[in-house]
Amino acid sequence: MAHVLLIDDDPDLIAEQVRHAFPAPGHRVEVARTGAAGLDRVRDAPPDVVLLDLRLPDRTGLEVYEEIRAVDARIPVVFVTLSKNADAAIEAMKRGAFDYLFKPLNPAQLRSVVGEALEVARRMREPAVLAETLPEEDVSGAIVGACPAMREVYKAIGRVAAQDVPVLVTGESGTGKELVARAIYQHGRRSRAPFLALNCAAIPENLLESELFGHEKGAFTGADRRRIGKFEQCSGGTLFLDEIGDMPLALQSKMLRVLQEQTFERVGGGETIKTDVRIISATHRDLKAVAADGRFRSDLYYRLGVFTIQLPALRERGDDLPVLVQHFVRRFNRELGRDVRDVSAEALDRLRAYSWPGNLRELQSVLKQALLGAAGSVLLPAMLPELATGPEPVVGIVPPAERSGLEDFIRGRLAEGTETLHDDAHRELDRVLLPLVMEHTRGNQLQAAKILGVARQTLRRRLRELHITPRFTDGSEEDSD
Ligand SMILES: Nc1ncnc2c1ncn2[C@@H]1O[C@H](COP(=O)(O)OP(=O)(O)OP(=O)(O)O)[C@@H](O)[C@H]1O
Repeated sequence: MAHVLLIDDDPDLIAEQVRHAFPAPGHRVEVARTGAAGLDRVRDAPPDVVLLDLRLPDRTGLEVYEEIRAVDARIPVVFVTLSKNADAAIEAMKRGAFDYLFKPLNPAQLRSVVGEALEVARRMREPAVLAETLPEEDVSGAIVGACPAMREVYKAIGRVAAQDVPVLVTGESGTGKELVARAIYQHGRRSRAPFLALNCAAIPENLLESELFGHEKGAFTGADRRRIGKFEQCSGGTLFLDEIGDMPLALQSKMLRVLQEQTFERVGGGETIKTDVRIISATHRDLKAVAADGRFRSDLYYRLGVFTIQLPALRERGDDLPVLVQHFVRRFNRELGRDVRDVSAEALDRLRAYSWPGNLRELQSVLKQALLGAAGSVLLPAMLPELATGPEPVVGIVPPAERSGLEDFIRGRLAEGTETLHDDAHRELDRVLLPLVMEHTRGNQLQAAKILGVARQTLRRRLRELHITPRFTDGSEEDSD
């Protein structure tokens, strides 16, 4: 259960908004009215995220923030303040605060900023243990597998984690690069400091520079106040740069300088800022080849890849497949309320025969789909979705947790240039929303339509248009209500 602590002397309205955005039973929202009471709570039971008012009756929000950091620097702190106090909020970000929100709170911003902070907290805390055999107690987020190539990966993590050098993690999409980055962080010297992540492919070029390095007020149209970037915010910690191979050339020289000198300037600013960040980067591309093509600076490639960990594709992991299947089945049993205890030999053969272009992420998706349609305690081949086709064989329920955010999607489309963004964004939203609601109603369309507040025909049409064809317990593709 995610734990949010709100420290605010006048918390009633905000607490209600936070509880509404992050409801029980998945979340617990606790309130403290003074800095001292808040700090007591932090010491007793460190929350996943703190929402902190800048003005408190007994001391300033910044003082409380510094004390929270002294207790545990990993707790993401989001300041809540009146917009006239923006300068203090920016100062807090310079010292490593996660973000700030202005009162009165905008519900969408609240959900997005605190949601992101909870995700950051999860990344830091969820153990990415190295499990060579399947753990008795299932640990979600654990690295599973003991094939020779994975053993090499574990050795490499062990060797490099404590050395505080940059690490480049490569491997096809869905092979577990982020999981490995978290394992390096958790076993590294900076494990008590923050771990922030940024996907370079999901953010348009002009925004990426300011996400990384920040900007000064007036640096470009729309820059109405100073912004602190990840390099400044994360000083002392570890920054995970996913899809580094997609970083625009123009930004790469600035990156190189941070790696060489640990200094940079905010966009539109003259002040040279010193930082101390460990960089773990990842890419599904062959960065050496991209560098040879001139699309990635070779000097940056050599700096980032001082130590490289290459993750094997799932099809190269031999006997890890059954172990991974068992691991995910166990996890999805719990998540979906199923009780599948065995996977039949024929079903396993079918899984073995497939080439898994989407790797572990695709395996998860296939098993989730199979479990949604499973009746009884054995997983049979008939419960598996079609696996024979090309690179995108899985039609149906895509696990929502594995999807990139709607915001990333919109930013990506804006960067590409589009004239159909409204339709595209609604379609993307439905791709997340409809499977979730259908999962909630166990495939009952009538009930799902009622929850959504749309006619059943509309829901059917939308499911058809989006090729969402969940299978249900009787093996059919539609419910019969
Ligand atoms: N060895 C493993 N054992 C158990 N789960 C794993 C393993 N490797 C990956 N996973 C799970 O598979 C999913 C995909 O992993 P992850 O996001 O780390 O892949 P990635 O290589 O970073 O993907 P992408 O390139 O698409 O960003 C995650 O849910 C992760 O927890």
